[in-house]
Amino acid sequence: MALLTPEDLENLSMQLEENDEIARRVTGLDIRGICESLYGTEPGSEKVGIIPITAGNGIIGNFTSSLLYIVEYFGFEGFITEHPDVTGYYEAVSRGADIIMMADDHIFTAHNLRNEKIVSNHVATGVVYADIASRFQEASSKDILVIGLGRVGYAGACHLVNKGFNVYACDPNKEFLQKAVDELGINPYCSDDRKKFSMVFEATPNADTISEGMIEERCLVSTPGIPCGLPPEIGKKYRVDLVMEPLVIGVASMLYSVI
Ligand SMILES: NCCC[C@@H](N)C(=O)NCCCC[C@H](N)C(=O)O
Repeated sequence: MALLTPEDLENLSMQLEENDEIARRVTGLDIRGICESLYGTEPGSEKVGIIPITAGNGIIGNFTSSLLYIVEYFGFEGFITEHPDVTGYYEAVSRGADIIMMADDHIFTAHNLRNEKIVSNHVATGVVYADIASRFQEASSKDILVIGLGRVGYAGACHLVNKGFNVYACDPNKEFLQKAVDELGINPYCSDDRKKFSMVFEATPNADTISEGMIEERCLVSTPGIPCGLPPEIGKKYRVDLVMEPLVIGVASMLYSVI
């Protein structure tokens, strides 16, 4: 999994506004509306404790401050603990946090201490980005393409199968693909298939995973992937709408899924 860099998190408010506007235009809902519809929840007065974690590669500049911005944008009360790690955990609970958010290099989690709900960023991000792709109002059918079946892609594909979409998926890892075929009943897709899609959910850590043969004239690509899987020239040529940003939408999904 590629780790975020402080540069990824620059001008987060502009990235949020841009993606909110695109989401509203192509799905009819903004990010808040999509999360409310997805989980049937609305923020109450939950207090979110954000704990810096020094494990592994350590603290990522402006990661916790970005989380605080996102928590407050979506109407929660939040604070960043003064201390990291175990001391920070003790501080967050002592300060009355209802929800704890923290991340090491492998898992980024939100845990609601009151209702005991817990979620990983992988699952919450996969579900919300897949859901966004599936809400494309100009979609030509219920066919949807999922590129990447790792922890994020698999969660998104599972959500789309449960929503009743015709899910086609690909992954260079044949074991990942076979697992999704066996467990989710998805249709394996390879790029030399002639089939084109108007909805694409891309969940890989690679660039240029989307090729011309995959997409219809009007198409929505939804991806949390860094770098972006959609080549800019293809995006322009096919008038593709792209919902993509590094952190906000996945964190919003985490919060709405544990309240
Ligand atoms: N969609 C978001 C995915 C984030 C994930 N790829 C990552 O960089 N995780 C590492 C976060 C490390 C945070 C650090 N321990 C801190 O607390 O500052």
